[in-house]
Amino acid sequence: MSGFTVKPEPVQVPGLTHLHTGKVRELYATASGELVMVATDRVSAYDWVLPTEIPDKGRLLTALSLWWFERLADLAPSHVLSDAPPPGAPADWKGRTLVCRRLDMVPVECVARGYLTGSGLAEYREGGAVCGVALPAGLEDGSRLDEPVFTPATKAEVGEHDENVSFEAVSAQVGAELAGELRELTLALYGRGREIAEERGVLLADTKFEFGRDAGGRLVLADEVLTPDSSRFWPAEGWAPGRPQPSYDKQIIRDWLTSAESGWDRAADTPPPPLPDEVVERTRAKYVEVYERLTGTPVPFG
Ligand SMILES: C[C@H](c1ccccc1)n1cc(-c2ncnc(N)c2C#N)cn1
Repeated sequence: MSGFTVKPEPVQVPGLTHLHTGKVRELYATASGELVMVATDRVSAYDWVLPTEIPDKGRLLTALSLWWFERLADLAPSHVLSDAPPPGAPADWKGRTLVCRRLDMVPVECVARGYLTGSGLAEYREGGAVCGVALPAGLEDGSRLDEPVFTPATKAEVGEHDENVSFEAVSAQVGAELAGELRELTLALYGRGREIAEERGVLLADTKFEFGRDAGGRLVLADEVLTPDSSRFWPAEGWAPGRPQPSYDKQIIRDWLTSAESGWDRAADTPPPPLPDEVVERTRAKYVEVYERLTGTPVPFG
């Protein structure tokens, strides 16, 4: 089992219909058919949504996503209409709410990898390839790939992992033309993100984009973009292939959860314990650090 220790009860807002509770986000619809994406302060680790929230995580990741949408706009239009919470929304939705165009979502997790780790590394170790793309021999955990690779996945059911699939499988699912567009756009967006992040001493190991099509059939960038929840960001100064790289935002939590101090046994499939205040504070500081290092600006709230 994994997922939620206690499934959260979504906030009900007059005029909004609650559609979906994700691990760390809530999705609503307005009466006029727009979508309202609300980022919470929930955090997940080892496939569990933890019982302790990280203050300001939702606002930090929403602000970062907006910052990236602006810098990707010449490559792909975004679904974002406004960052103003709808009338009647709770005051604490400010800064962590995006009102978005409702799109016809493409059922493919569009992942780009510039470095080998996670499920890509596991697949490579089994067969020397990821999503059917052969890679050179001798790569290790954290190896930089000569060229970024499009490694799509199918969306998993709640509590399951996305399944890596080949480009040919995506072509069979959505058609060869759209599959080609998804690959080209995913790699272009990744390349822009990697370039900007590296200028700031941050390695973008991999990231996941989601796309939808608007009424005109145009591909539109949806969901969140280039946040620590949709991407792996590594501090460049700590990069050393051959071992797991320190995750910018989750390492503190992972290290505590797997330490004797937590008393938690990941293999026992029991919910993780609450986080100590010190782990919460250090993790919040990491989210602030990622935001400020990438954007070059102080966090836009007190
Ligand atoms: C998985 C993700 C989700 C986000 C937030 C909270 C829970 C789930 N989601 C996004 C859509 C979606 N559907 C139609 N148009 C859109 N513009 C979007 C977006 N983004 C459906 N699901």
